[in-house]
Amino acid sequence: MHLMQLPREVLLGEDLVGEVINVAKRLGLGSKALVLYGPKTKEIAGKDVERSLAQEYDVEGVTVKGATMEEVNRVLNKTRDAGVDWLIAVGGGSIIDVAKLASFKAGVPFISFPTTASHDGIASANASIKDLGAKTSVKAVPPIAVIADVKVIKTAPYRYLAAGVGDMISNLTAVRDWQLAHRIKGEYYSEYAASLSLMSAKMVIKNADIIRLGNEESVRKVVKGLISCGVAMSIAGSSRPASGAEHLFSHALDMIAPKPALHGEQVGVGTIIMSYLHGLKWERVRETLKRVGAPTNAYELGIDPDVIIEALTIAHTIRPERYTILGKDGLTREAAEKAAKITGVI
Ligand SMILES: NC(=O)C1=CN([C@@H]2O[C@H](COP(=O)(O)OP(=O)(O)OC[C@H]3O[C@@H](n4cnc5c(N)ncnc54)[C@H](OP(=O)(O)O)[C@@H]3O)[C@@H](O)[C@H]2O)C=CC1
Ligand SMILES: O=C(CO)COP(=O)(O)O
Ligand SMILES: [Zn+2]
Repeated sequence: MHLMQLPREVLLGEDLVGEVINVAKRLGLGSKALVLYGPKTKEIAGKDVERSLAQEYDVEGVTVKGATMEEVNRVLNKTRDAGVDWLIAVGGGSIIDVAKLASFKAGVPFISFPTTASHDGIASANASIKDLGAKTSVKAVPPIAVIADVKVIKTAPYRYLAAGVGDMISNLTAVRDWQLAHRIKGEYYSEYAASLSLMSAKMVIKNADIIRLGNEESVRKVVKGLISCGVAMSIAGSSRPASGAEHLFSHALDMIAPKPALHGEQVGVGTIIMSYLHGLKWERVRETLKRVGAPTNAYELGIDPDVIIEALTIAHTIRPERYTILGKDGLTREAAEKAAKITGVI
């Protein structure tokens, strides 16, 4: 059996803080709610959501400090101890992922209220959590609803929107890796999920100039694409359609870089290199990232070229069960250096 779980409601519009109560009522959510936010997103929209909900719900807030198992367990204990009926995550990918995994473990629903359009975990069913070693996603549940307030998301620096483009354009190489694994390893492959995922990548290539404007239309375009990526992952039953070798490179950077860049920025640069390795038109990927103002090289990522090379050579070790263009043995230092130089990444 193949179970596909999807959000029941997706709201995209302006001034949606007050809509949270209506969504909760329509979905018949219980009386005790827990609002998760980060130190910054508490001020951006978290407190407003909490205040609005307090009119009709018994509500508590919790500040989450990153996507770690420690934070998931802290939220989980709070949820169980206080008899919380549902969660709402007001924040970036990290806060949403903590809510996603805690809600899955507690068996209660959660609402996703994104404050950035920088990642495709907004509506997905998997959570990327750091636990001891690398951070790769584990199965959880999708949000019962997504409430994407364009005005709130627009408060984020433009850089976040450009990162969202990076996370979507990565589907080009992620799907290629998936096809490779299907042919070489006989891995399950869903043509439907792959097509949906590729559609988001093609849409950002087509709409790069509109996205670059950084206005409300740009936010809407990026958010819709990111939600579609989440749906593609739910159909696939894993992050396969949206995460291949370019993501392994980003996960490696998260492990070894003194100051990693945004997830979407790193996977965007990874996509340039992996497109080159796949024999795809890597120049087109770089051109799109340039057009939207996303980083395309080590300097713009703020990461030392040596760290980039090191990440390329260890990327294949991070999730060995997920076959990619990097193969079983990964890239040699020479091959990594050559690929990064040819593509202008270093
Ligand atoms: N589960 C999935 O399918 C996927 C998960 N991911 C994960 O998502 C994470 C990346 O998400 P991303 O959103 O890029 O980064 P983070 O959630 O880590 O947020 C980065 C920073 O941005 C701040 N921030 C959030 N919203 C705003 C805003 N409106 N204005 C100003 N600052 C803001 C956060 O504040 P604060 O400190 O308050 O939190 C935080 O300091 C990674 O952990 C990645 O692995 C990515 C793709 C898919
Ligand atoms: O970031 C993701 C998809 O964009 C999730 O990827 P991982 O499964 O590699 O964590
Ligand atoms: Zn991603």
